[in-house]
Amino acid sequence: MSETGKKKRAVASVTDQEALDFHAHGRPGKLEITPTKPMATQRDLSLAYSPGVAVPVKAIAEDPSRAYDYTARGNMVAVISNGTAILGLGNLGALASKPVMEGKSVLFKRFADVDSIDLEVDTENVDEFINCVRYLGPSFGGINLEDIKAPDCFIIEQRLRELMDIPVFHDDQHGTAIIAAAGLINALALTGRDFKTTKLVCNGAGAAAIACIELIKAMGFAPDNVILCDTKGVIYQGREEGMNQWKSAHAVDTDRRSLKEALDGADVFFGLSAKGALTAEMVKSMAPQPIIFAMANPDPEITPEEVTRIRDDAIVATGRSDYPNQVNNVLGFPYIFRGALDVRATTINDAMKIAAAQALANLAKEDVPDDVAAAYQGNRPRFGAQYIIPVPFDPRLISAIPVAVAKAAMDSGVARRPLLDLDAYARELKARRDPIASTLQNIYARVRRHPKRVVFAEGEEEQMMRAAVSYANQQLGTAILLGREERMRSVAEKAGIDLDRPGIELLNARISKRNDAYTDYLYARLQRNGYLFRDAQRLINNDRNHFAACMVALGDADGMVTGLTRNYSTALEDVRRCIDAKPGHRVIGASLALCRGRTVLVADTAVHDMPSAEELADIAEEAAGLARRLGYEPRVAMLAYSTFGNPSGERSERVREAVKMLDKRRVDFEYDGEMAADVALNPKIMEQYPFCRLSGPGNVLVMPAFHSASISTKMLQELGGSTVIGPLLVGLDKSVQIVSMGAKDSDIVNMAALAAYNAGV
Ligand SMILES: NC(=O)C1=CN([C@@H]2O[C@H](COP(=O)(O)OP(=O)(O)OC[C@H]3O[C@@H](n4cnc5c(N)ncnc54)[C@H](OP(=O)(O)O)[C@@H]3O)[C@@H](O)[C@H]2O)C=CC1
Ligand SMILES: CC(=O)C(=O)O
Ligand SMILES: [Mg+2]
Repeated sequence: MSETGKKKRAVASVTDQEALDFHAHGRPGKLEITPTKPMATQRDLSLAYSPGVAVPVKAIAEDPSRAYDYTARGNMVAVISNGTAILGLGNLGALASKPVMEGKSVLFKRFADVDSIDLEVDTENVDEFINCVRYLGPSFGGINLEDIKAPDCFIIEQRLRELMDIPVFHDDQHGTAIIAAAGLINALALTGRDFKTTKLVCNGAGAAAIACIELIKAMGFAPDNVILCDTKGVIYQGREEGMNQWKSAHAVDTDRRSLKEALDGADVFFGLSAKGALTAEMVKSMAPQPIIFAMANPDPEITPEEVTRIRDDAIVATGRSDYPNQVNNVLGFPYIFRGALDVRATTINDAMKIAAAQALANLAKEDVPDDVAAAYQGNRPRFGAQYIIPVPFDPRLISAIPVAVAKAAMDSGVARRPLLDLDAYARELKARRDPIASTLQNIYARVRRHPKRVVFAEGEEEQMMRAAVSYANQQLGTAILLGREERMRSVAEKAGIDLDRPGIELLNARISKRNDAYTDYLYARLQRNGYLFRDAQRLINNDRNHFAACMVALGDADGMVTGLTRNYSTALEDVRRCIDAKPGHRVIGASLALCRGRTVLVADTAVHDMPSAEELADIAEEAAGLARRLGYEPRVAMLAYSTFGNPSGERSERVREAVKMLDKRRVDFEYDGEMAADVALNPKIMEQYPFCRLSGPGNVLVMPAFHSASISTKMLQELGGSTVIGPLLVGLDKSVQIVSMGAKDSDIVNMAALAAYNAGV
């Protein structure tokens, strides 16, 4: 098992400042509520509110199950905490738990399309807490309890399960247990152990720990082979100090008293306690090929690097996303609730938990297909010590886990709405997958595999520095900040940014040794366009866009990002003085609009003001090429205000002409037009044109002119709630991206990653 010797972080961690900025940026926090129905007219109001709303009210009063048809209840889960055991940070109170609870709600949505709201209940009194939650049942399809300390959590969950007819699931208990069990199934298989004879020591005897050992005992572990420890040491029969009934149920007849003694010769360590609880000496004393799940968050009981320093035969997992083998309940709760909600389960029972664990364990043994490899930083992991469990971004989870959970719910008789066709259900689940993250995830993953040197031309700007640090931190390559070092350091110091870290280079254009080479290069390009040698010299010495673009042109950097302080067209002119279009290509701008449930590429959003028919055909070709590079099979809709000749007009004529040119060029992608945007995007409307050659809604929208491209993408962003990335510069011979003025650091990092991606990965 020597591959464990190579154990390293998959992705570098974030800084404290980045974490705070992330949460504070824009609308503070991580959640907002979006209506699903229009509320624009008097009629809408009459339907949504009084008098129309009375009709579903009466229907639900007559038949409560209609609430699933007429309200958001069926897809809504509450994440509820009192903050008494926030991660491994301890009791920091209800309010302080809110970032975690908002985070869990977002994960519900992001991973399984479950709507969720966080509720922080400000009491440590068990009865008050139960009383508060029990009456909330009508609002939700399920209750996810979170970060409530043991033993209170056991009483709370048990009572609420009795009182409520919807699933009540304490995630720290069962979510953790399911994921740990899945990892354990695979780690045991890899080390040739079986459930019945394996000896396991669990440090921590709280919510997560008790649930974990209950589940693995239900799966076949012998009670005598499981030793539980807490802050007072081994939980042995007859111990009195610090005990409760849940610990007593797992007390063993042993003369071992400390964690150190318990671990001597043990096969498996489960850590659900606190940072640093497992020492080198303890790891050394474990059996050959030990299995170590150090699951405390945010810092594990021991780090994988520390284990590797001691022995190279261990299988190690942690609760963190920045190491291989993340055993974290995020792999479970979104999908378990998805399955439970879809069959309107009354509860989440053991059969459903075991089915989820088994499905998760099986997934890790399957081959990783191409479209899934991106979730693994572009690697294609093979079942083994470094890959015992899928990662949270694995797109197969959304169809694998809920199906297993729903089936177990039906088989065990707790489903109120059985699903008859599980294959159809699996297809439906796949369609819930949010394409947004996978697009970017794919780009980031590929760049990580082939890190690139990207020059951040406006290096003295705080956002550029933050973006550069994030670029380096995410192991995308080297970020070169261009500017006066003294100035950069002073800005960085004021902003609390640490520039002295691996992956960051500071470069002062004025004193660079490459100025002469860049000046010669630029002069050779511009001398017949009215520029004197000293003009070229001035541009290189004084203008960072020209300097940075020449760095890229002459191979001193792979890509460049600029635009924060200069408008797009000026920055583009600067760059074009130094870099040409790729031979046979046309430079265009394309924006990626990430909307609810779909991603579209809009072009040309940057370069051609009033494109001719030929230019429109070129734009279609460039945009289709970009779509393919981003992993989409292009369906290019050539947009206009008219559809297939109606109404006619000069602008639409050009678009029709462009389509004819594409016909002549025999391009290898789907295209058609001219058509209006609703025809391109709405399959029902497209059906009215049965001759249309697009096999589905357009995903590349070629606009008739710059103004319509620019206006529509900005409206999508401002009114449609879309995330718009770009315009991305396409067709340049070297990789340059221009951000919009005043862009946020996160936008700049995305563009830097895209510059790196386009540089060839
Ligand atoms: N990876 C994952 O998905 C998850 C990880 N966790 C992590 O597990 C840990 C416990 O969480 P949870 O069960 O919710 O919390 P609880 O408060 O319910 O339980 C904490 C338990 O840990 C014990 N403990 C604390 N410090 C030590 C120590 N140094 N040595 C031995 N035992 C110790 C406590 O002992 P005592 O009873 O004596 O006080 C208690 O039994 C946290 O770090 C949390 O982040 C939790 C859920 C999910
Ligand atoms: C992951 C989690 O829920 C915890 O650490 O509490
Ligand atoms: Mg938790």
